[in-house]
Amino acid sequence: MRKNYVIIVGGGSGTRMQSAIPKQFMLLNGLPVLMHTLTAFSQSNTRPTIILVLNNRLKSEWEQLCIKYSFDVPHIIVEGGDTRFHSVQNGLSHIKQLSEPIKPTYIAVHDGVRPLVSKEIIDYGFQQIGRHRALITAVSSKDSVRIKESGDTSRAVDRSTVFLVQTPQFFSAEILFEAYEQTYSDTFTDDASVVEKKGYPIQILPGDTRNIKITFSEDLLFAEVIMKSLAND
Ligand SMILES: Nc1ccn([C@@H]2O[C@H](COP(=O)(O)OP(=O)(O)OP(=O)(O)O)[C@@H](O)[C@H]2O)c(=O)n1
Ligand SMILES: C[C@](O)(CO)[C@H](O)COP(=O)(O)O
Repeated sequence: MRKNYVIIVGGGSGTRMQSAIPKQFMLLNGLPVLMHTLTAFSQSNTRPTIILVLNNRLKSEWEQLCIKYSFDVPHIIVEGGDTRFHSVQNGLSHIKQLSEPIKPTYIAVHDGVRPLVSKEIIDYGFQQIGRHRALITAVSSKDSVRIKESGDTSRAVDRSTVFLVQTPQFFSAEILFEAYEQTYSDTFTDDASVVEKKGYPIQILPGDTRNIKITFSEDLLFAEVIMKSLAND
């Protein structure tokens, strides 16, 4: 018997998108981005308990959208924080409070604005996390890679040693709880960087180049095209 959760972070303000509508609520193929994301987890075989982190000011708008789109995927809403780190921290505090003392417990953390995550990646990550305690999904660079050096110069690096990190990221609950007790640092760009700071090694699972993060307005167009191609697969 094990317990699985996913914390879906949707507490950001989408400054790079520069849109009046929060990007997590923008329509992708006729449905708000976040609904695609929650649906992917609810349709996985693992079906983790979904904790959705949202800013309080967006909560009632989200509830209206759920009614409008007859969206009935079960989820628990938790208040967002000032940064992604603080939003995840709030999600973890909620899980701690819920805790049924079930062990082992596994927690995935996923960006609400990665709506194209596949059921296969979700299930594979939850399956593999039983053997490793910190697992992330990542893809290789299809471009050549260079590191900036001091001054105007740069240096080529072997791209097989570099990965572009995605979510979901999967963890044993106890190490994620411990890691998120640390004081915030702006080097914490994802959950792996928080857990790594505590000294835990991070394993990499193959991600999917189609699992893009909606960051800029053109990403919604790319996502529409990817969705169409996935539907034709
Ligand atoms: N305080 C924050 C900041 C970010 N996020 C979430 O973390 C994910 C990845 O962040 P990003 O793409 O950077 O989203 P925003 O912070 O909304 O965008 P921007 O950086 O352009 O403002 C998003 O699902 C976002 O909602 C969050 O839950 N709480
Ligand atoms: C967590 C993440 O999506 C992994 O690639 C990424 O680090 C989020 O970065 P952002 O600057 O908050 O968009």
